[in-house]
Amino acid sequence: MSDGAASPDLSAEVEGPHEGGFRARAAITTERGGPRYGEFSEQVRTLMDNVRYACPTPELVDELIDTLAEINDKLAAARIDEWHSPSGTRIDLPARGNINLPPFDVTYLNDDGAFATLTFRDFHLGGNNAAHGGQIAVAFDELGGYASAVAIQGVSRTAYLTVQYRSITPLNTPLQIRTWADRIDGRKVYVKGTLHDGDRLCAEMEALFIKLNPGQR
Ligand SMILES: CCCCCCCC/C=C\CCCCCCCC(=O)SCCNC(=O)CCNC(=O)[C@H](O)C(C)(C)COP(=O)(O)OP(=O)(O)OC[C@H]1O[C@@H](n2cnc3c(N)ncnc32)[C@H](O)[C@@H]1OP(=O)(O)O
Repeated sequence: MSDGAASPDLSAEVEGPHEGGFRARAAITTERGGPRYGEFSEQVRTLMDNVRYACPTPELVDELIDTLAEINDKLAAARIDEWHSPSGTRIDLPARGNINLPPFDVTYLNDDGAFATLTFRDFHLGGNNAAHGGQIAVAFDELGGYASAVAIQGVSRTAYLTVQYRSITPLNTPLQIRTWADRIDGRKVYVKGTLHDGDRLCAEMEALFIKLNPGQR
């Protein structure tokens, strides 16, 4: 490991019983990456927002390439495996610290399913100031996975996921996303979801998640 990488948390709890290539229990952390990791993630999101909307001069592009190459060298030296990175495990941060997801904050996660406040950013632009449909599916897959996880108390993978786009989903607006397990049939978890902008329904989701067998990748 390079100087730039923090020591991984290799506690038994985090390492957990893991079966095959997929861990039966996701690591839950609040300290990896340190107290400013959330601020760092937000800078990355802002970078992507600005890249989406900027029209830099060729000179500025030259300058930015050098700056970004320097940043990438530092981050590459701090890379670690997916199980021990802060991204995806920092449950105290929006979207578990995963900048690949639209940032969301979970309000509840229980037998009723999951409810979160979620905001699509400039970099989630589809067109005409509205969110990209694929990004809406990403949000439903993530929160649908939460509803499935609590329903079966285990890990599942998405077999299918369909989205009905009912009205325009705005960017930079706190939205309400809800998912719940509608029915369980053996390993099959049928999950439904809704995305609202206040009273207005933006999209609906129906998905099938399959509980993984022990050792299944
Ligand atoms: C306060 C905050 C706290 C935070 C805490 C967080 C905790 C939350 C924890 C974690 C959250 C994680 C959230 C992330 C979620 C993201 C999930 C993804 O994106 S997964 C990637 C995309 N999906 C794939 O890559 C799958 C690829 N496909 C497969 O691997 C297989 O096809 C799989 C596993 C889906 C099924 O394969 P088989 O071999 O295990 O099972 P077979 O026998 O084929 O199917 C089982 C039953 O399901 C039906 N089935 C399977 N696929 C179907 C389909 N597409 N349509 C309809 N039925 C299907 C079959 O007909 C069968 O039914 P019959 O038992 O016979 O009745």
